[in-house]
Amino acid sequence: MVEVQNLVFTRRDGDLNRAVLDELSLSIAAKEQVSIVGDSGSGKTTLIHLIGGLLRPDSGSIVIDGQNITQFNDTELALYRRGLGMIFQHYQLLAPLSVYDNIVFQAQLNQLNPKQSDVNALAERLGILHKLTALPQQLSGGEQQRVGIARAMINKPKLLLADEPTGNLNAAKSEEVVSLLRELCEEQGVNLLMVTHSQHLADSLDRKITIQNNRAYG
Ligand SMILES: Nc1ncnc2c1ncn2[C@@H]1O[C@H](COP(=O)(O)OP(=O)(O)OP(=O)(O)O)[C@@H](O)[C@H]1O
Repeated sequence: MVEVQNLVFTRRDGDLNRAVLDELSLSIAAKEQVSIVGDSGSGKTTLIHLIGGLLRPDSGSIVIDGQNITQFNDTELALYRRGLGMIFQHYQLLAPLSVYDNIVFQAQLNQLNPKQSDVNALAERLGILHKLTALPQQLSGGEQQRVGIARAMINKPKLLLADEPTGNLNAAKSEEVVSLLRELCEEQGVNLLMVTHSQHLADSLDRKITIQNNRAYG
Protein backbone atom coordinates (compact mmCIF):
# COMPACT_ATOMS: atom_id res chain seq x y z
CA MET A 1 0.00 0.00 0.00
CA VAL A 2 1.27 3.47 -0.98
CA GLU A 3 0.17 6.64 0.79
CA VAL A 4 1.63 9.92 -0.45
CA GLN A 5 0.75 13.11 1.42
CA ASN A 6 1.50 16.72 0.48
CA LEU A 7 4.59 15.84 -1.48
CA VAL A 8 6.72 18.77 -2.58
CA PHE A 9 9.69 18.40 -4.89
CA THR A 10 11.52 21.31 -6.49
CA ARG A 11 14.25 21.34 -9.06
CA ARG A 12 16.80 24.03 -9.79
CA ASP A 13 15.90 25.84 -13.01
CA GLY A 14 18.59 28.44 -13.75
CA ASP A 15 18.59 30.72 -10.72
CA LEU A 16 15.15 29.63 -9.59
CA ASN A 17 13.72 26.70 -7.68
CA ARG A 18 10.78 25.34 -9.66
CA ALA A 19 8.16 23.07 -8.11
CA VAL A 20 7.80 19.86 -10.10
CA LEU A 21 5.37 18.36 -7.59
CA ASP A 22 3.52 20.66 -5.24
CA GLU A 23 1.44 19.28 -2.36
CA LEU A 24 0.75 16.11 -4.33
CA SER A 25 -1.24 13.43 -2.51
CA LEU A 26 -2.39 10.00 -3.62
CA SER A 27 -3.33 6.69 -2.13
CA ILE A 28 -2.93 3.26 -3.68
CA ALA A 29 -4.44 0.18 -2.10
CA ALA A 30 -2.56 -3.08 -1.60
CA LYS A 31 -2.34 -5.14 -4.80
CA GLU A 32 -3.87 -2.34 -6.86
CA GLN A 33 -2.51 -1.85 -10.38
CA VAL A 34 -2.31 1.83 -11.23
CA SER A 35 -1.17 3.73 -14.29
CA ILE A 36 0.35 7.19 -14.11
CA VAL A 37 -0.26 9.47 -17.08
CA GLY A 38 0.29 13.15 -17.78
CA ASP A 39 1.92 15.52 -20.23
CA SER A 40 5.60 15.29 -20.98
CA GLY A 41 7.48 17.02 -18.18
CA SER A 42 4.55 16.84 -15.76
CA GLY A 43 6.60 14.93 -13.19
CA LYS A 44 5.68 11.25 -13.68
CA THR A 45 9.24 9.95 -13.58
CA THR A 46 10.03 12.26 -10.68
CA LEU A 47 7.13 10.78 -8.73
CA ILE A 48 8.23 7.21 -9.49
CA HIS A 49 11.77 8.06 -8.40
CA LEU A 50 10.50 9.59 -5.16
CA ILE A 51 8.36 6.53 -4.38
CA GLY A 52 11.32 4.33 -5.35
CA GLY A 53 13.61 6.11 -2.90
CA LEU A 54 15.92 7.35 -5.68
CA LEU A 55 15.11 10.99 -4.87
CA ARG A 56 14.22 12.67 -1.61
CA PRO A 57 11.32 15.15 -1.46
CA ASP A 58 11.58 18.68 -0.05
CA SER A 59 8.63 17.90 2.20
CA GLY A 60 5.66 15.59 2.55
CA SER A 61 5.45 11.91 3.35
CA ILE A 62 5.58 8.67 1.39
CA VAL A 63 4.30 5.78 3.45
CA ILE A 64 4.84 2.30 2.04
CA ASP A 65 3.26 -0.53 3.99
CA GLY A 66 3.13 1.64 7.10
CA GLN A 67 6.70 2.96 6.87
CA ASN A 68 7.42 6.58 6.06
CA ILE A 69 10.38 6.24 3.71
CA THR A 70 11.08 9.99 3.75
CA GLN A 71 12.35 9.51 7.32
CA PHE A 72 14.73 6.71 6.36
CA ASN A 73 18.46 7.30 6.56
CA ASP A 74 20.59 6.37 3.54
CA THR A 75 21.15 2.79 4.71
CA GLU A 76 17.48 2.23 5.41
CA LEU A 77 16.60 3.72 2.05
CA ALA A 78 19.06 1.44 0.27
CA LEU A 79 17.51 -1.56 2.02
CA TYR A 80 14.05 -0.38 1.03
CA ARG A 81 15.12 -0.08 -2.63
CA ARG A 82 16.36 -3.68 -2.58
CA GLY A 83 12.85 -4.86 -1.83
CA LEU A 84 11.36 -3.08 -4.83
CA GLY A 85 11.04 -4.15 -8.42
CA MET A 86 11.88 -1.55 -11.07
CA ILE A 87 11.42 -1.71 -14.82
CA PHE A 88 12.77 0.94 -17.19
CA GLN A 89 12.00 2.06 -20.72
CA HIS A 90 15.50 1.28 -21.98
CA TYR A 91 15.60 -2.10 -20.21
CA GLN A 92 19.00 -1.34 -18.63
CA LEU A 93 20.30 -4.87 -19.08
CA LEU A 94 24.01 -5.59 -18.61
CA ALA A 95 25.42 -6.21 -22.10
CA PRO A 96 28.21 -8.69 -21.24
CA LEU A 97 25.96 -10.89 -19.09
CA SER A 98 23.69 -13.67 -20.28
CA VAL A 99 19.94 -13.36 -19.88
CA TYR A 100 20.08 -15.74 -16.90
CA ASP A 101 22.79 -13.69 -15.19
CA ASN A 102 20.91 -10.45 -15.90
CA ILE A 103 17.88 -11.89 -14.13
CA VAL A 104 19.80 -12.96 -11.02
CA PHE A 105 22.59 -10.35 -10.86
CA GLN A 106 20.79 -7.73 -8.77
CA ALA A 107 19.30 -10.35 -6.49
CA GLN A 108 22.75 -11.86 -5.91
CA LEU A 109 24.22 -8.43 -5.13
CA ASN A 110 21.57 -8.21 -2.45
CA GLN A 111 22.65 -11.58 -1.04
CA LEU A 112 19.53 -13.25 -2.32
CA ASN A 113 20.22 -16.33 -4.35
CA PRO A 114 17.24 -17.17 -6.49
CA LYS A 115 16.83 -20.88 -7.13
CA GLN A 116 17.53 -21.97 -10.69
CA SER A 117 14.14 -23.67 -10.77
CA ASP A 118 12.45 -20.35 -9.86
CA VAL A 119 14.37 -18.50 -12.58
CA ASN A 120 13.43 -21.17 -15.11
CA ALA A 121 9.77 -21.09 -14.10
CA LEU A 122 9.61 -17.31 -14.40
CA ALA A 123 11.50 -17.35 -17.71
CA GLU A 124 9.11 -19.96 -19.05
CA ARG A 125 6.16 -17.86 -17.99
CA LEU A 126 7.64 -14.88 -19.81
CA GLY A 127 8.48 -16.90 -22.93
CA ILE A 128 12.25 -16.44 -22.65
CA LEU A 129 13.28 -19.86 -21.31
CA HIS A 130 15.02 -20.68 -24.60
CA LYS A 131 16.98 -17.42 -24.38
CA LEU A 132 18.59 -17.83 -20.97
CA THR A 133 22.09 -18.33 -22.37
CA ALA A 134 21.78 -15.55 -24.97
CA LEU A 135 23.22 -12.06 -24.59
CA PRO A 136 20.82 -9.10 -24.43
CA GLN A 137 21.97 -7.84 -27.86
CA GLN A 138 20.73 -11.11 -29.38
CA LEU A 139 17.18 -10.39 -28.20
CA SER A 140 14.34 -8.33 -29.66
CA GLY A 141 13.11 -5.29 -27.73
CA GLY A 142 10.09 -7.18 -26.44
CA GLU A 143 12.28 -10.06 -25.28
CA GLN A 144 14.67 -7.66 -23.57
CA GLN A 145 11.80 -6.12 -21.65
CA ARG A 146 10.62 -9.59 -20.61
CA VAL A 147 14.10 -10.05 -19.13
CA GLY A 148 13.60 -6.70 -17.37
CA ILE A 149 10.33 -7.99 -15.94
CA ALA A 150 11.93 -11.27 -14.82
CA ARG A 151 14.74 -9.35 -13.12
CA ALA A 152 12.20 -7.17 -11.31
CA MET A 153 9.97 -10.08 -10.28
CA ILE A 154 12.58 -12.63 -9.19
CA ASN A 155 12.91 -10.86 -5.81
CA LYS A 156 9.16 -11.22 -5.23
CA PRO A 157 8.66 -7.51 -4.59
CA LYS A 158 5.49 -6.14 -3.03
CA LEU A 159 5.78 -2.98 -5.11
CA LEU A 160 6.76 -2.83 -8.77
CA LEU A 161 7.57 0.54 -10.35
CA ALA A 162 7.59 0.62 -14.13
CA ASP A 163 8.63 3.78 -15.97
CA GLU A 164 7.40 3.65 -19.58
CA PRO A 165 8.14 -0.09 -19.78
CA THR A 166 6.82 -0.28 -23.34
CA GLY A 167 8.11 3.07 -24.56
CA ASN A 168 10.43 1.33 -27.03
CA LEU A 169 7.94 -1.26 -28.27
CA ASN A 170 5.24 -1.19 -30.94
CA ALA A 171 1.58 -1.31 -29.97
CA ALA A 172 1.15 -5.08 -30.31
CA LYS A 173 4.32 -5.89 -28.34
CA SER A 174 3.38 -3.30 -25.72
CA GLU A 175 0.05 -4.99 -25.12
CA GLU A 176 1.70 -8.39 -24.81
CA VAL A 177 4.27 -7.14 -22.33
CA VAL A 178 1.77 -5.21 -20.20
CA SER A 179 -0.70 -8.06 -20.09
CA LEU A 180 2.07 -10.41 -18.89
CA LEU A 181 3.09 -7.85 -16.32
CA ARG A 182 -0.49 -7.53 -15.13
CA GLU A 183 -0.98 -11.29 -14.87
CA LEU A 184 2.22 -11.81 -12.89
CA CYS A 185 1.43 -8.93 -10.53
CA GLU A 186 -2.08 -10.20 -10.00
CA GLU A 187 -0.91 -13.75 -9.26
CA GLN A 188 1.73 -12.57 -6.81
CA GLY A 189 -0.35 -9.79 -5.25
CA VAL A 190 2.10 -7.10 -6.33
CA ASN A 191 1.26 -3.39 -6.31
CA LEU A 192 2.02 -2.12 -9.81
CA LEU A 193 2.65 1.55 -10.60
CA MET A 194 3.21 2.08 -14.30
CA VAL A 195 4.01 5.32 -16.08
CA THR A 196 2.79 5.27 -19.64
CA HIS A 197 2.06 7.63 -22.52
CA SER A 198 -0.50 5.19 -23.91
CA GLN A 199 -4.07 5.93 -22.84
CA HIS A 200 -5.03 2.46 -24.01
CA LEU A 201 -2.49 0.72 -21.77
CA ALA A 202 -3.34 3.11 -18.94
CA ASP A 203 -7.00 2.15 -19.20
CA SER A 204 -6.13 -1.54 -19.00
CA LEU A 205 -5.04 -1.23 -15.35
CA ASP A 206 -7.34 -0.93 -12.29
CA ARG A 207 -7.01 2.83 -12.02
CA LYS A 208 -5.48 5.77 -13.81
CA ILE A 209 -3.81 8.66 -12.01
CA THR A 210 -3.13 11.83 -13.98
CA ILE A 211 -0.37 14.23 -13.01
CA GLN A 212 -1.38 17.74 -13.91
CA ASN A 213 -0.44 21.15 -12.56
CA ASN A 214 1.99 19.47 -10.12
CA ARG A 215 -0.76 17.39 -8.50
CA ALA A 216 -2.36 13.96 -8.87
CA TYR A 217 -5.94 13.35 -9.97
CA GLY A 218 -7.92 10.14 -10.24
N1 LIG B 1 17.90 16.04 -13.55
C1 LIG B 1 17.07 17.07 -13.75
N2 LIG B 1 17.48 18.32 -13.51
C2 LIG B 1 16.65 19.39 -13.67
N3 LIG B 1 15.37 19.28 -14.09
C3 LIG B 1 14.92 18.05 -14.35
C4 LIG B 1 15.73 16.88 -14.19
N4 LIG B 1 15.00 15.79 -14.53
C5 LIG B 1 13.78 16.26 -14.86
N5 LIG B 1 13.72 17.61 -14.76
C6 LIG B 1 12.56 18.46 -15.01
O1 LIG B 1 11.54 18.09 -14.08
C7 LIG B 1 10.27 18.12 -14.71
C8 LIG B 1 9.59 16.77 -14.55
O2 LIG B 1 10.35 15.79 -15.25
P1 LIG B 1 9.89 14.26 -15.32
O3 LIG B 1 10.97 13.52 -16.02
O4 LIG B 1 9.49 13.82 -13.98
O5 LIG B 1 8.59 14.40 -16.24
P2 LIG B 1 7.76 13.25 -17.00
O6 LIG B 1 6.33 13.55 -16.74
O7 LIG B 1 8.25 11.90 -16.58
O8 LIG B 1 8.13 13.54 -18.50
P3 LIG B 1 8.17 12.58 -19.80
O9 LIG B 1 6.75 12.12 -20.01
O10 LIG B 1 8.63 13.50 -20.89
O11 LIG B 1 9.12 11.46 -19.51
C9 LIG B 1 10.50 18.51 -16.16
O12 LIG B 1 10.24 19.88 -16.30
C10 LIG B 1 11.96 18.22 -16.38
O13 LIG B 1 12.49 19.11 -17.33
